Amino acid sequence: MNAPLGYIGDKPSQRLIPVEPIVRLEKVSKTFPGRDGQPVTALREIDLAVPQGSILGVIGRSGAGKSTLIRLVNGLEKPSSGKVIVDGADIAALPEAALRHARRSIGMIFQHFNLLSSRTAAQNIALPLEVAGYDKAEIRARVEELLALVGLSDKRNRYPSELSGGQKQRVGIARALATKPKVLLSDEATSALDPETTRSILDLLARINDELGLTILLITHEMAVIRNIAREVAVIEGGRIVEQGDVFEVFTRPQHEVTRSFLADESGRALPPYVQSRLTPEATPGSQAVIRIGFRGPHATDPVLARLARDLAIEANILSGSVDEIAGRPFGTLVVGVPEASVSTTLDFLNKHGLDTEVLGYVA
Ligand SMILES: Nc1ncnc2c1ncn2[C@@H]1O[C@H](COP(=O)(O)OP(=O)(O)OP(=O)(O)O)[C@@H](O)[C@H]1O
Repeated sequence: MNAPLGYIGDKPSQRLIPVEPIVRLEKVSKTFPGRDGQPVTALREIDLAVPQGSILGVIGRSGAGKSTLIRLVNGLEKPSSGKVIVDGADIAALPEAALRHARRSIGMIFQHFNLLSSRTAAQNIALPLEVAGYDKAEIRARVEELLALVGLSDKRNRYPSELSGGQKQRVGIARALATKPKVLLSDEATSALDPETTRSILDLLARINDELGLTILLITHEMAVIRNIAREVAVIEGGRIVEQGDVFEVFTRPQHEVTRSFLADESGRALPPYVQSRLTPEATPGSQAVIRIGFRGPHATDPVLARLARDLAIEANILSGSVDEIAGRPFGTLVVGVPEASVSTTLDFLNKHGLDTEVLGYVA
């Protein structure tokens, strides 16, 4: 078999030339007719490219336009203007029969799993294969393969009501993969699951991405989902993408207020209530400046406060802090108080050591 154009081998590292993104939105807007005659614009001029083999997360608050975006990608909605290209095809321009065919290369998983309660796990997974007209022997073999992939071979004859939430989502994932799609769309797929089960489902998705090279586009309102699995993130607010890029970059140096608000609850970034309630924007005589310090990559574990005390005799009070991992890279946050008179010396020192700083305010 010939290799696809642009490749000399199977691995991404062997690519000769950049490959077309598998999903591309070009200046996509979507307006719905509102109930009271006032049109509702759900998406405005969205440009988004999902590279083949990547995991791209779209995060946004309720009503930001996430579901509309995903419904445009699988052709359930048509854009009011702009283009949605999936695997080279302009989805909105496809006639019904061609759209049905194109949908086989798009798998989808849902928050509430959407399994048929009258069918067993195996029968749910078999459904898209039956619809696509596979013969019985092919279906049996493929279903077994998929059950093994998601770790549910021993649950093949169980009905959804006999499965846990995590197991139901595994069935949902197996069903979505049945017709060997090129893209998997995930619509809040872990929002109904507890943190531990969420983690195991995200691990499964990461493994599928790695082993099968499947591209994943996921929408979520949960930071934890993005930071655990995505490599690229787009932040959506009011139907616009307000920030977009590498997950580590966006989350360690957020530019937009919405991105900051998603990060505000993260451990180490939140101020203790007793500091928050006393924080003022202006310094007063004898007050302490509250500084947030961000440690990225190799600086994440630097003993910088010890050096501050040793080299400049400035003593900083630690107010909160953590060292965590974002997209597999260490990132530390420390909130400290330093005497107001030492602020500029402290900031110079910290910045010289490659650390990010932000003065949050002052406490008397
Ligand atoms: N079919 C529709 N008719 C009218 N308005 C709609 C329709 N679908 C979505 N909207 C509106 O478009 C905006 C974006 O909705 P959307 O469901 O895409 O947001 P979301 O980010 O997925 O929110 P949530 O997380 O709450 O599901 C909202 O103001 C919503 O009311």
